Amino acid sequence: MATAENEYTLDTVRETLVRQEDTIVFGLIERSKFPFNSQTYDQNYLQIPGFCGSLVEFVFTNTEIVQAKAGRYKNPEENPFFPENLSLSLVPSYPFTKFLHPGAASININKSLWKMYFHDLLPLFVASGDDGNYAQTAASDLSLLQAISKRVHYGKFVAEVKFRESPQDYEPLIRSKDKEGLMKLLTFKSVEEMVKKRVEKKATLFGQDISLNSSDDSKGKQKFDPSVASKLYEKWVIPLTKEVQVEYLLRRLD
Ligand SMILES: O=C(O)C(=O)C[C@]1(C(=O)O)C=C[C@@H](O)C=C1
Repeated sequence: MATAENEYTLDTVRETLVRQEDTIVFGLIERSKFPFNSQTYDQNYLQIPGFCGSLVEFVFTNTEIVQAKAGRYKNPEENPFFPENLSLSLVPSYPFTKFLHPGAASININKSLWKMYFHDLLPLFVASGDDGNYAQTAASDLSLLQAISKRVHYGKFVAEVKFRESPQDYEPLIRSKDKEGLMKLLTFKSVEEMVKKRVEKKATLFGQDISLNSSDDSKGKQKFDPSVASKLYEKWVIPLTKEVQVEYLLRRLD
């Protein structure tokens, strides 16, 4: 159901971020089922007439084309990785609440997320090797990257809530383009610590092999190293969500 304008509060946007953690943790577990599968990312692997790029780029661009036609990017929470290829939605439009300032539409940091994901994150948690499942590998990269992107760009909603709660604190910093001051004002270190701990706990629990004999659960093998989830949040998800908040606030009075 749509969120009404007055339903966005710091508590409700934080609840949304908490729910998104589940999707990201499951996405990590799903991707870790496959080895690295380097052909998926090799620019020379595909020979498709009219397409130049890797298999993962092929899967992303074509999936986004279909999803754009089906209306995905009409929702202000969604940001495409290849906006340059997209055509308009072909489905009846839905009246999404116009909660964000129009400047929000110009913020899309998916190119940085793309680099971070393939260069830094994947090598941290995926086993080396090749099992031939390149399309499935690309599909799991897509759903995980979409989940990370949605989380990071949700910073726009978090920033709007914070701005509306105390415009008197934000306005002078925005007018003087004080990025450092904005960063300081929107930061809650204790919340960040909680987020990292919770994500690691979720990764531990969701990644456990479940046995019907409950005393065996804690001895179960882990599907995935839970510290990768908290590292992902500490090094990238939280800092980039904050970067999106600063970028959004800088445009807030335009
Ligand atoms: O909860 C907030 O206030 C947020 O801005 C989100 C978030 C995060 O990314 O988890 C980012 C900055 C804050 O320091 C705390 C947490």
